Amino acid sequence: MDQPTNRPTTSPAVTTLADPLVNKGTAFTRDEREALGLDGLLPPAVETLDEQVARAYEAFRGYDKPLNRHIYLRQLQDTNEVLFHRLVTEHLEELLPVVYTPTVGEACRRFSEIYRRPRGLFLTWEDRHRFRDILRNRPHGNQDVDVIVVTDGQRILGLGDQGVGGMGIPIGKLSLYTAIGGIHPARTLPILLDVGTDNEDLLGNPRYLGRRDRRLTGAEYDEMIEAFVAAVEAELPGTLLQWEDFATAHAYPILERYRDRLLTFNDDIQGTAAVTLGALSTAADVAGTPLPEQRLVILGAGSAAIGVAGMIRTAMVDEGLTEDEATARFWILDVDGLLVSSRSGLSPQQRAFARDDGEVAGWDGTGLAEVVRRVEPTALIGLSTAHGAFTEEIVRRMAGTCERPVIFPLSNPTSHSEAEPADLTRWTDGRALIATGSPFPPLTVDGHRVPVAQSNNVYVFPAMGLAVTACRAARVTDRMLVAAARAVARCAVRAADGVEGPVPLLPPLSGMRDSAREIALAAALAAVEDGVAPHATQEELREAIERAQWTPRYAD
Ligand SMILES: NC(=O)C1=CN([C@@H]2O[C@H](COP(=O)(O)OP(=O)(O)OC[C@H]3O[C@@H](n4cnc5c(N)ncnc54)[C@H](OP(=O)(O)O)[C@@H]3O)[C@@H](O)[C@H]2O)C=CC1
Ligand SMILES: CC(=O)C(=O)O
Ligand SMILES: [Mg+2]
Repeated sequence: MDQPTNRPTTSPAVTTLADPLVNKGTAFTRDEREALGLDGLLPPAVETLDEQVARAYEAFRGYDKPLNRHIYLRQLQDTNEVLFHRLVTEHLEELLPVVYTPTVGEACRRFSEIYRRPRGLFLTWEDRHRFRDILRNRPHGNQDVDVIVVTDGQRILGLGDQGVGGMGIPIGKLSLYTAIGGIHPARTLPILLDVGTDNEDLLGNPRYLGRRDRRLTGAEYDEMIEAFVAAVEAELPGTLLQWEDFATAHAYPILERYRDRLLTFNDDIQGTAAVTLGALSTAADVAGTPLPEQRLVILGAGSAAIGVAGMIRTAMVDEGLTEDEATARFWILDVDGLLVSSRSGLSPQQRAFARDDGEVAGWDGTGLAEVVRRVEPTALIGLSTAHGAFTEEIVRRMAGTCERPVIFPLSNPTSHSEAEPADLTRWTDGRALIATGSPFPPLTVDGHRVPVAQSNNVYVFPAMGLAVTACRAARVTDRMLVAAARAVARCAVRAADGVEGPVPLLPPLSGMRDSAREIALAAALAAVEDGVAPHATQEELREAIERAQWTPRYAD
């Protein structure tokens, strides 16, 4: 008998079942089974999509460990995209922590061990002259792409360099572009730029699936990025290119280099900023301290923190402060303490927020505890990856000088959060206005069960994808992101209407698809006003957004 070969041996029917975009599994009707040659290849029962969702949900619940649930969902996604996205959409609040932070962090760390099937594209330095050809190899090469999420795996959540394992993040983010924003799954493309890794554990791990080399740096790294961008421009013009989880040293330069050249944004800098401004605006209203009067201490001075500070400063200027007055409302710290002018090695973006050295003369150091003691902040934001950095002493001190302290430990995943919401509530006698980066269980405040707002860029990026797809924007402008932030806050206020007890700082996750349309509309209007999208009225944009938001259901 002939030995098996590398040539495909499957029939067209099996190819249909193996294509997650057309496979309906047990939902193929009898007529479809006959027409497609599927008779006998499926169990006899014909299920509705709802029945499949119920069965898949039971199977999901049958796994105890979050990582196993994640693996199950990824397999479902690779088997039947409509079913996967319907399941995620219907159980968004419960599934978000599994598809996304914190479990996706674990999935990235263990990428090589749990690897099952390919998804997206892996681009390496050696292939840099062939990127355009490789883009044509994309799984749905006959489709245009609306959104690419790309990472080089160097700063995966707060977990550092995960090399090729970083691919879990673009895959996770794009599944939310679809489940929330309604971007058709065939028109999404996750990409991992494998520029090597400096993670010794990965380099020494025989199972590691990435390039077993140190990271490219300097001119070679820049050449790789330029080759990638040029290939995207040539092969997929008009696609939204989202940069994700790049180390800060690369994140800002890349954004600055390309933001005026193509449709692109950095989610960690700009998406995070927009959702945080949204949550802070709601918190400022609740606290009765208008945004321009807030005094903000930010722990962390990486791309996320500086992006957040920049956008809040812009909003303060919109609300009447001068640029200098607004800048003076921020105290930003990194691992070496407060950013002050005399420090060397600060980036231009960090330097813009550095305090005068004279201010700290006589201080007992510039660590967080001392800064909080001296500044008496009204808002404390963590984007530092430093687990537990908001200690009881620091939080109690802050609560001693501020009636409604705004405290946002935003680092991901959960294991890197600067504080636990339950502790913050206890240490402030329930007065803290809290938002976290990863999900936490609800709190009990004054006898009310209060969900913990998740100030995560997931409130923004799916809506941004929907906006630019619907309004055909050519660029992502800062005003589009600020408009998105304002819309996030408006959605929160609307959702709070009639809610008993403490006001939620962000709209409920369960209503994210609806919120995404509102946020997208605000961003699309700003795109038109900024002249980066064709003229359209508000009503036309609203209709375009409704049309563009794909709902997971089977084609007839
Ligand atoms: N909620 C959300 O939507 C988002 C959350 N994040 C989270 O924010 C965190 C930071 O991201 P990003 O800015 O890109 O990462 P970076 O690594 O670029 O920044 C981390 C910053 O925190 C500082 N830092 C590290 N340890 C400490 C410490 N013990 N005390 C004070 N400062 C410290 C670092 O200082 P130094 O440079 O001197 O080491 C650096 O300035 C991550 O955990 C990420 O998951 C990011 C994007 C979105
Ligand atoms: C949420 C996100 O983008 C991050 O933590 O990096
Ligand atoms: Mg990120």
